[in-house]
Amino acid sequence: MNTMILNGVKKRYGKKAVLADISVVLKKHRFVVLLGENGIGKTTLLKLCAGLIPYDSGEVLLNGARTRQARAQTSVYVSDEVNMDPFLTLKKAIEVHKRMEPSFDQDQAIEWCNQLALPLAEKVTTLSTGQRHLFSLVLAAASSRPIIFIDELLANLDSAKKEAMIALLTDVVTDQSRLVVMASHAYEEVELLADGAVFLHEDGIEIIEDIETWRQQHGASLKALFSKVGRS
Ligand SMILES: Nc1ncnc2c1ncn2[C@@H]1O[C@H](COP(=O)(O)OP(=O)(O)OP(=O)(O)O)[C@@H](O)[C@H]1O
Repeated sequence: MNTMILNGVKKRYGKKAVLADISVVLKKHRFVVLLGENGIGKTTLLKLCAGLIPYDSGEVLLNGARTRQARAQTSVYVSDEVNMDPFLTLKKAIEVHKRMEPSFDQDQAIEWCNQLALPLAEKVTTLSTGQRHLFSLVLAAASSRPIIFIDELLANLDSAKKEAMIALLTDVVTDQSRLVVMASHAYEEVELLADGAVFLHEDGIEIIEDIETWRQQHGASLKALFSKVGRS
């Protein structure tokens, strides 16, 4: 299984402390949903884990990788930010990924695009926002990196795109070699996929190791849990 360990991580933007002494150990999960109210620091947490931004103190380990560069090579971060040349066709963008990462699964990426009706011959710039989010997820899923951080991609998708994205995520989660950590406010959509949950709130962090057991014990959904713990 993949591991994500944070020990006493602190992060400030200027004078503003965003993450204060965050510690988390994820060792047995495949899909962890990261919850918390707007502005609490979910994006910051995902980006610093993925090595995209620095943190001030503490330590972050992804499968034992400690340095920013090593963590960036162990993980992929997907968000609504465009991180590809918008004037490439989807097919070309896939080829570029294959060149940059030889173990990238080009055939699988093309198959997913076909399944999701993403137009391989069109330029990235012609995609709708929802299609672009789906394509970003396809590129992340076809990467061989074991840990995928997803930052709220389900927002603003119509129900067909949402279903397509959940289907793709289900494919990724079924592959037991992956750990997906996804920040989302769409609890209902990801509830069935998630085997763990992490709540960020003003007083720190709370981990639900096993959502299924929690549900049985409390007879409540993730949404109920969030309203209780996360003050949504
Ligand atoms: N580059 C930055 N410079 C200064 N402040 C920042 C920067 N990025 C984020 N912040 C601040 O840090 C806090 C946490 O932001 P972050 O985007 O991590 O929260 P979030 O939980 O992902 O929010 P949301 O649910 O709205 O996406 C916010 O107050 C935000 O304004």
